[in-house]
Amino acid sequence: MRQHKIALIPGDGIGSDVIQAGRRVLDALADAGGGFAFEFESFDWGSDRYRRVGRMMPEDGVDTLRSFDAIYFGAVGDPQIPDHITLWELRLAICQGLDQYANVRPSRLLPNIAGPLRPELGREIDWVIVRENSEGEYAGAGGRAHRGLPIEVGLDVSVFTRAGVARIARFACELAMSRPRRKLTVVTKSNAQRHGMVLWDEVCRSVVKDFPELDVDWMLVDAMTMRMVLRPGTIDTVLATNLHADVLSDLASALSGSLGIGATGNLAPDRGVPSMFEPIHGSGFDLIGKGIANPIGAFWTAVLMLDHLGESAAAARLMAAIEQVTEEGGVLTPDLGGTARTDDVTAAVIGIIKRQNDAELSLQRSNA
Ligand SMILES: NC(=O)c1ccc[n+]([C@@H]2O[C@H](COP(=O)([O-])OP(=O)(O)OC[C@H]3O[C@@H](n4cnc5c(N)ncnc54)[C@H](O)[C@@H]3O)[C@@H](O)[C@H]2O)c1
Ligand SMILES: O=C(O)C[C@@H](O)C(=O)O
Ligand SMILES: [K+]
Ligand SMILES: [Mn+2]
Repeated sequence: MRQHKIALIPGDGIGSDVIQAGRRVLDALADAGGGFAFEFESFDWGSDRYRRVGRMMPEDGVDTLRSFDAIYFGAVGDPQIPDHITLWELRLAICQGLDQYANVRPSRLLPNIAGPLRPELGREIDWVIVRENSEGEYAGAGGRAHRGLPIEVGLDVSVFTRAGVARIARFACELAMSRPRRKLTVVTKSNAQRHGMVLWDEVCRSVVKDFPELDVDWMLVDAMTMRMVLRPGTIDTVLATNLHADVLSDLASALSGSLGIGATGNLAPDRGVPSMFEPIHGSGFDLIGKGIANPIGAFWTAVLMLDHLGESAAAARLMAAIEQVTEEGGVLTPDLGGTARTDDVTAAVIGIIKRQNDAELSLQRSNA
């Protein structure tokens, strides 16, 4: 029996609703006899802990995570605590602390989901956005001075390094080459940002030379939003900076029907440390306590995690169950136009996994 040791960090708001739902789905997959089991350990890190003890996670939190095979994360963010504190002390502390430099965000219109684009355009969405996840606009360099005075100043300095750009560019090229269309769009803003973004361009240009079979094009980020809306079928794999990809991936998720669908892996490609998997959405202030958060983003995230753990059969089985639920259309949360609750969608996915397992078992019995 293969054992996977998973750290659960539900975090804040709807993060804990969807991670609880995801855990139930993962347990159902393990019970369905795929030859693996999960050992979950749950951490109460987040804003309630911050209120109690003044820290989002313990000082040695990142080290505690090192012994796990993967981290399954919900969201951070609390209406009463400044967003930059919650984000920097939890999500960014983990991603940067473990150097999970490659953030991967797939998007596609799931069966029978309308999305806001005309149907023939919506159907063309099949993208994976690669977000640089360790530096750029999120380097944290900067400061404040002369607080409260008329001469007050606030600085956020983007940091692009040759090593940081080269490794994410190589990662994106390899990922694009593994997909049928072998197509990469590099997103930039080097017309306005004339130092770091120009280095980004130069390093990306030199890395893509090592992939002669890759079809590469370049877009300024503003025009990229236009292309995603008007010509979605011309896009496959996208490489963008930390901030640009953050923005583009919310757009991608919305164009696929809802922010509640988008999934992410924060990958440490060198495999010495765990990667962290989370839905792309936040803690959903407007949905806290309502029980109607869409869990599909967290389920799709679980698919990415299963693939990463080498459980590709279970990953495919879960993706098929998600697609069957959207295809049938009767059990969808309000963001997708339905009236179902988080628990209903979870029960529907688990029901499909169980029925599929029962059917396989009875087939095995009748063959024996
Ligand atoms: N990685 C993260 O943990 C992460 C990501 C984004 C935002 N945040 C934080 O979350 C807080 C709220 O930020 P925000 O409002 O900009 O983003 P958000 O993703 O929480 O919500 C934006 C909108 O999308 C909807 N939405 C999000 N997830 C949904 C789901 N699963 N089902 C249905 N609808 C869903 C919300 O109801 C809301 O209307 C902030 O503190 C922010 O910093 C954290
Ligand atoms: O930008 C962030 O890191 C927070 C959030 O918007 C996310 O996409 O994870
Ligand atoms: K999240
Ligand atoms: Mn985001």
